[in-house]
Amino acid sequence: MAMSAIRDFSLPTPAQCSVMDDEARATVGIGTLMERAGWAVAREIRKQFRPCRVLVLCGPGNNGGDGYCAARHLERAGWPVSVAALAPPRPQSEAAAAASRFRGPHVPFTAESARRADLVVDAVFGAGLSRAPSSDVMEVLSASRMLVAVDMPSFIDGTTGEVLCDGSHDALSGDGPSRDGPSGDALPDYALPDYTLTVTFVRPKPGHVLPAGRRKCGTVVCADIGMPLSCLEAARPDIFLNAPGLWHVPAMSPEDHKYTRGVVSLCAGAVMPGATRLAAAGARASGAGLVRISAGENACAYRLGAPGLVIDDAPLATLLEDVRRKVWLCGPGLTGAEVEASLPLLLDAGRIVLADAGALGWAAGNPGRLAGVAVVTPHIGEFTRLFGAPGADRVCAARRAARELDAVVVLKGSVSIVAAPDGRVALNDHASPALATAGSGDTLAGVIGTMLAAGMPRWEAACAGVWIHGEAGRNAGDWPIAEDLDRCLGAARAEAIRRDAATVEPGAGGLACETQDLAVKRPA
Ligand SMILES: NC(=O)C1=CN([C@@H]2O[C@H](COP(=O)(O)OP(=O)(O)OC[C@H]3O[C@@H](n4cnc5c(N)ncnc54)[C@H](O)[C@@H]3O)[C@@H](O)[C@H]2O)[C@H](O)CC1
Ligand SMILES: [K+]
Repeated sequence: MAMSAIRDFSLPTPAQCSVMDDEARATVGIGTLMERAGWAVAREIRKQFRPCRVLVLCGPGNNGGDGYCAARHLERAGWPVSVAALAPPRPQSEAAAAASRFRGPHVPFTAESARRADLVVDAVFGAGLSRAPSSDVMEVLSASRMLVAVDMPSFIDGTTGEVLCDGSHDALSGDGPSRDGPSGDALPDYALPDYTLTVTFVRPKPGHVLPAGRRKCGTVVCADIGMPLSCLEAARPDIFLNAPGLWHVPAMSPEDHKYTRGVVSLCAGAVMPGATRLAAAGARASGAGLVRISAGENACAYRLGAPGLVIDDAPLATLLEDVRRKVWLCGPGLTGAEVEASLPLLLDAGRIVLADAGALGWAAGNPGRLAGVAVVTPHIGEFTRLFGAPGADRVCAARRAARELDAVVVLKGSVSIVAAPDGRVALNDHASPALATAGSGDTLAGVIGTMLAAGMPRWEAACAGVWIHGEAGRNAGDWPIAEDLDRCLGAARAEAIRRDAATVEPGAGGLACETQDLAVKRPA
């Protein structure tokens, strides 16, 4: 992966952060980074809140160390600060050194202490969170009126974004505890707290972007603490935030003709023409040079549609003689029988195929039927029927599926996951709940088809398609229907090109997170 992509878009997992820390130990030193991390937390708090009574909850590791440093900096700024330690730091550790420099009051690690504070800073566990925190920790956190997390809320898994809570794993992965677990077990007597602010360092982590972490973190600010880029590189991050610059969408050029822009072809069926037409419209509106529908004996029905579409009635085998028609969508609007009659022909002819909808249903329980396709775009139900239930770690499941199928897997959701067979994953949070409407997935298939037809490699094409579709959804007004997305897709593509061009190459090779747009805002 290019160094600029690692610098600007990577989302290192906690395991990769620990590799980064090992590298940093030999260069800048953890003590220095901890000091800067604590200072950054104090600075953000001073920026976003008025002076008030602060309680800093410190765990035994380096997350706690950051907390002691933040406490000292806030105290120096004249804020009333006390610290409650869950457990003392390991003797001779950097965290112990940081703890010894805080000379302010210590109070017991209790819910009562938390209730007395106006603002509670959670520096209990960060990247080192290895299991569900005890109910004692959870009770103190949930007694807090206002919470700021150091690096990550202490009950969010930084890799998966999942809520880790005693005995209530899956039941609590949503917005808060339901009263009964899956087996009817009584759940703990606390509500999962929401955070106002999370201050993380170097780069955001997958858990800041994925649900439920995303909902719990509040505003996420990523602070530059002077981590050398070489340390981040050594950690070999392979999960990225999906945004322009991670990929490059071709712009318009004076030399363009419709075949350089690219041809998108679609297989059409007899009974669900709407889905095929929505996918075709999405392909056209996102800039395909030419969109053709292969409708066979159903051609008449499709000829009543948009005048810019070309409707073919020749047999598919004949159409495949035209080598300019490289990219095909197969699945939107098709029955299993129609997929069976078309997909094998497309694959035998070596075409770049995006399989969606009917094609995914046709291969349910037998994903090998899709061998040879370039991209699949399942929602969670289709994914489960194809590859089995993904479990809590959807990134891992999507990556495994991509490797097994040797195809790019776009697992669609509020945060869509785009996984490549080589292990790269992009997380797309650039979307809108407005996209959760019938037909929106057909439009997405069309947009990705256009990116493939423009000559983009398949993972980049899928990432770009997902982002452009998300951007259109954000601009399509209130309660849009799928057709409304089309009028926003051209501007969305132009915005992707504009933002990509605006990506500045910093000469120093540093990780200047704060100067870039890395704040992941809480969804409205
Ligand atoms: N990478 C960076 O940029 C820097 C990050 N910093 C901060 O360091 C923490 C990670 O520190 P680490 O010591 O590795 O882990 P933690 O402090 O999160 O916790 C480790 C500690 O806690 C125990 N533990 C874990 N889970 C539980 C649990 N559920 N119950 C009880 N005990 C638990 C574990 O066994 C360890 O003893 C990172 O988040 C940043 O905040 C540095 O400041 C340097 C730069
Ligand atoms: K924390």
